[in-house]
Amino acid sequence: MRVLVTTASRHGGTREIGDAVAEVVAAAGHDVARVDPDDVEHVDGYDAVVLGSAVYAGRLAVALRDLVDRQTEQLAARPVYLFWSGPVGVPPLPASEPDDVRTVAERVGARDVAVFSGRLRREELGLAERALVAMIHAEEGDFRDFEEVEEWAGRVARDLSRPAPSRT
Ligand SMILES: Cc1cc2nc3c(=O)[nH]c(=O)nc-3n(C[C@H](O)[C@H](O)[C@H](O)COP(=O)(O)O)c2cc1C
Repeated sequence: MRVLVTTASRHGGTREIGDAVAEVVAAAGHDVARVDPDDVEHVDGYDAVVLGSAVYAGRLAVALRDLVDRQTEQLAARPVYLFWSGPVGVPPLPASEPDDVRTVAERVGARDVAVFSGRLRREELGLAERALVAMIHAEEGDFRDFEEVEEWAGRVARDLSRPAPSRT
């Protein structure tokens, strides 16, 4: 299957999660394309799509939401898997889900939704971002668990390899 893996990421942490997902799906024999959400004009050329996004201030990244707005029907017409990455620290906080993740998942009919812990490097943040991060008491560090990511990606790849149900 031709699979698009597209990830919205300001500081690269979520992009690297997307790279890990893409690697696993490609190793399972699928033809994987990595394209930034802003550069995805349409998804017609793909059999399935993995959408990934970092979370900022309780919402999925704008680039991901814009892509879903532009391509809602086309996304809903093919298998879509959604992951988001944001919570930092041990235990990962905030524990609450982004406000819009359920809506986005429903709009595209996501087959599965996963959350992965994120990475926060204060030196990469602008002033406004630093203030926001201080407000939510987010802990600095890399809390991404690539084993967990690869397990999920393996499940996605297997799901895509399953024969389509016959229409009788
Ligand atoms: C300004 C700012 C706001 C954030 N707000 C949230 C939030 O509301 N919920 C959350 O789970 N993570 C939040 N995070 C944590 C990020 O989602 C996390 O650091 C993520 O790994 C960043 O991904 P990126 O490197 O792809 O930008 C925030 C980070 C920043 C910089």
